[in-house]
Amino acid sequence: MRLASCLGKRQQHTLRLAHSQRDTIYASSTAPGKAAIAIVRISGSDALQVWHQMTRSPKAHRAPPVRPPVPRRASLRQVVDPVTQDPLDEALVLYFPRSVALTGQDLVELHLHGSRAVTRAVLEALSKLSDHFRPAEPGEFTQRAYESGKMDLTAVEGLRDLIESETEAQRQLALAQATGSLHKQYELIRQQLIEAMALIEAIIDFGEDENIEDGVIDLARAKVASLRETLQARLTRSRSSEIVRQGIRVAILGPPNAGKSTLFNWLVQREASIVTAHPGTTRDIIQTSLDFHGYPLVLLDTAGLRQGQDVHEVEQIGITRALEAASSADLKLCVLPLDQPTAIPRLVSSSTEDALVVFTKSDLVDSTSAASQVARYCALYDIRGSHCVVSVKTGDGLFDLSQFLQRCCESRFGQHQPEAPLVTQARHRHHLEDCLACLAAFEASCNEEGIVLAAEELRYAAQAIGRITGRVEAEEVLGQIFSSFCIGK
Ligand SMILES: Nc1nc2c(ncn2[C@@H]2O[C@H](COP(=O)(O)OP(=O)(O)OP(=O)(O)O)[C@@H](O)[C@H]2O)c(=O)[nH]1
Ligand SMILES: [Mg+2]
Repeated sequence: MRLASCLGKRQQHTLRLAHSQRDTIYASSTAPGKAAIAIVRISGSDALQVWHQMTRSPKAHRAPPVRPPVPRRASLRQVVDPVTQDPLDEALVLYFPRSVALTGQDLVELHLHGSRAVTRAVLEALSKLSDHFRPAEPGEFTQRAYESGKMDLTAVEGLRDLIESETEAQRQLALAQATGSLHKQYELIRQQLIEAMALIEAIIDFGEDENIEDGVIDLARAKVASLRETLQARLTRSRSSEIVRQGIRVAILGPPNAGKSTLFNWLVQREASIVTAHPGTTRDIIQTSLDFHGYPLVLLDTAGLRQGQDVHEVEQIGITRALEAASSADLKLCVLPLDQPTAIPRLVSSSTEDALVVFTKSDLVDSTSAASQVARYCALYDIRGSHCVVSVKTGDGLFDLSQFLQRCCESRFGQHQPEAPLVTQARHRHHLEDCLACLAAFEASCNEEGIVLAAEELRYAAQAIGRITGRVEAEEVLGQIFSSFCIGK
């Protein structure tokens, strides 16, 4: 019988890991193309072979020293082909022993001249070293860091987001996570759960003896109740971090011909959406991403909204899509023209904090009629929140609109909340919700009869938290996370 079929799933996984960990992996860690420097990384137990067999003193007339490299100190070396000894480049070489390397294995970095030909030649030369050398899979360096316990799953996700961050708000959020802000918080929660578990286990083990004081069960329940309330509140508040990570969806809505596409084009600073004098020009959703003062906005231009017998099929589909965009938007810009009184479905109520009303075409009316038109609209649509009056044609009011939008992003999605976010992606929310469900089940069954069941619920709750950081078996999520990395990271 083959060995693999004798082993359980978990043992097979460990065996696979052990095999792949034996390989020494290499990859270019910098983007392909011309640059001043290209970095090739080598990680694994044979990484030092690169120093001995592929580098030598740049003073070629001297015999190559057999001394090992000084850890964490850059040395200028000639990089050569290990078989032919032909020079390939001159590079700075860095060596990190496994005690300090992020991968938990010996790591060598070659800082080469950033040309495609040099990188290609060096990667080819590396493949000649031994059978244990092989190109790295995407995210494999980071996977080794995780497997050696140097990073937890939330830090891995933070690092991936940091590499992908495009705006200032995304960078700040990802950096905090990559450097352990989430990990610390979840460890604290796990500790609190373990404390409650210890109390319950003590009651189960020694409950019938005299040693356990009265009120221990109440103490455990109080601890769990307070933890559940805190987690529930933080789960609700953490929504803004998830939105920043994915992009803040801003839908531009309003009646036909109001100037929605004109405003959309001004915000994205290009003719992304078609503008004509004919009502009903925009039929579908036009979507563009932009970095708005550090906030990642996903801006949506939509079809004009109207009701009536004469709305034909194509227009109706556009309206349905616009309403869907409105319901999934994090922020709505409701555009109403000042030059003509327009009746639209009552979806624009700026009494909610996620809607901003923009009165457009102010250049077409004098200031008195603009004021009375604004007052009319406010009464008609119960607009009690903030509004702006603009003309995209003359530029009037656009600075105020931009400032207002920026303040709105800052107050709703800025990272100035007193606490660090607990949830930055759907995976965290999913496990946190599981944890809360287990805590609720604990509270329901935590009495003298149900205490064993209650203890089990607490264990599940701790496991749910452990799945977020990767402290318990989380194999099913590992592949998904690491495969979204680039090669060389
Ligand atoms: N005078 C003036 N005209 C404007 C202003 N904004 C838009 N317009 C004009 O209004 C007309 C309609 O503009 P659009 O941006 O296409 O309006 P829309 O709301 O996208 O219209 P639909 O796509 O049909 O729903 C165009 O002729 C624009 O040039 C403005 O501030 N002042
Ligand atoms: Mg339009």
